[in-house]
Amino acid sequence: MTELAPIQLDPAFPNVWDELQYRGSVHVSTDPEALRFLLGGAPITFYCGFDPTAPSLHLGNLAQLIIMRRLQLAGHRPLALVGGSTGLIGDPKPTAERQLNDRETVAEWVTYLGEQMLRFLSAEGDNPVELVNNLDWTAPMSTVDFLREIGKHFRVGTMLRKDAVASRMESEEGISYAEFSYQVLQGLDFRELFLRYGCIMQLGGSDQWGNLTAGTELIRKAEGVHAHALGSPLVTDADGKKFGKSEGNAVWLDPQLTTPYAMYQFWLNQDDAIVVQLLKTFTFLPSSRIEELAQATADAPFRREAQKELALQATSFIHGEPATQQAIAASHALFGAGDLQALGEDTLAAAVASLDKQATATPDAPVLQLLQETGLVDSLSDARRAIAQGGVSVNNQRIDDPAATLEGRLLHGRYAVLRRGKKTLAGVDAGLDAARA
Ligand SMILES: N[C@@H](Cc1ccc(O)cc1)C(=O)O
Repeated sequence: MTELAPIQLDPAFPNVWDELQYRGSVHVSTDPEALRFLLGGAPITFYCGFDPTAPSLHLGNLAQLIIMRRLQLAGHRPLALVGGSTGLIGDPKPTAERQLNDRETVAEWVTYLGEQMLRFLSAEGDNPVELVNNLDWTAPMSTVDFLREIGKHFRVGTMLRKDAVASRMESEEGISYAEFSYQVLQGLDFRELFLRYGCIMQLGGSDQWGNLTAGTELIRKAEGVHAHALGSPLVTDADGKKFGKSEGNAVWLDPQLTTPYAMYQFWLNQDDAIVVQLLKTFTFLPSSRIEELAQATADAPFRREAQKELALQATSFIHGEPATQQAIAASHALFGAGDLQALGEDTLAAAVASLDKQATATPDAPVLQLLQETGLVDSLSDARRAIAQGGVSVNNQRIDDPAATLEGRLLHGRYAVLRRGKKTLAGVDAGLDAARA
């Protein structure tokens, strides 16, 4: 088993800017030379913001959080902003107007996101993370002040040319005045954080470029200062789709929404074509180790060394080592020689639920029938044959009696993993019916 990489910068890069370049974390920036100089020098204060559009952050946000952490490791001070006000307005998407969420929900999500961000950044030392909420300075501001102090610096022509606004202007639906004004709010945040904390850099996904430069422009006009923006590339999967999002479903950082087991499996199943880039983006492994794993992927892709290392490092960073070790144990128990009985209930439940073939049952259901219900066999006679050949097990115990039931075989009183042959698995949950009865 490989060791967990310490959360530190790669000594091969004395300037964190060069490490960010190596990792492919910079897609666009205000001024690469100035930023290299700035980030290689005395500590600066920078910020990155997230809107409370869901109860949890997701993997796309994690890419930003990791860049924040790297900059923090280089001595710079992160401000983690949660958009208590911007979350009430909605950053325009290129496709359609957002549905407004009610204020109570947004306020609740602000709390969750704040707590979550703090888990990934350090609160220690000379440059501890500080959590800020833009509702604190937006709520007390009057409309007249907003238009006079801030709005006066914005040109409508420039605002209309921002990507998301431009595509919405072309759409039939158009764009509301509220969403159109979003960039002004984000610009106002940057200026406020400049005034309060001397913050001179904002980080965001490359889709945030318009909003980031709204801030640098405002600071230049209102304060006569050159502030900076860094846009990181949007992480995409092997098909070029937004990473960790399938059918509108994200991979969430909250273990209640995406279990550590599912998270571990997600990393483990990544394509050879993108695994090296993912190691760069999502781990603290040094470049020397990443190059080794790139070589291993080229030489012996079937061993999936890079994927295993990625899954271990990334899941541990997100959920900690004990939860990750449980997820690994569950993977071994399902797909290797590991022991199902040793798994904790939550891990086992997540592992069972992850299997493609599923059934719910009563705690005394016949195995024969479950084989058919889960689709492990086509017919009952098929099921009988499989048992007679010694090819069926429940929770890794071979079944010899065709009349066997789940009784006495369930784990944690409700779970069973049915196996046919070596590799075909189905999950059975006998807890739901039992609860109903
Ligand atoms: N607009 C950002 C969130 C954000 C909000 C306010 C800010 O000041 C900065 C960033 C997003 O949608 O991801």
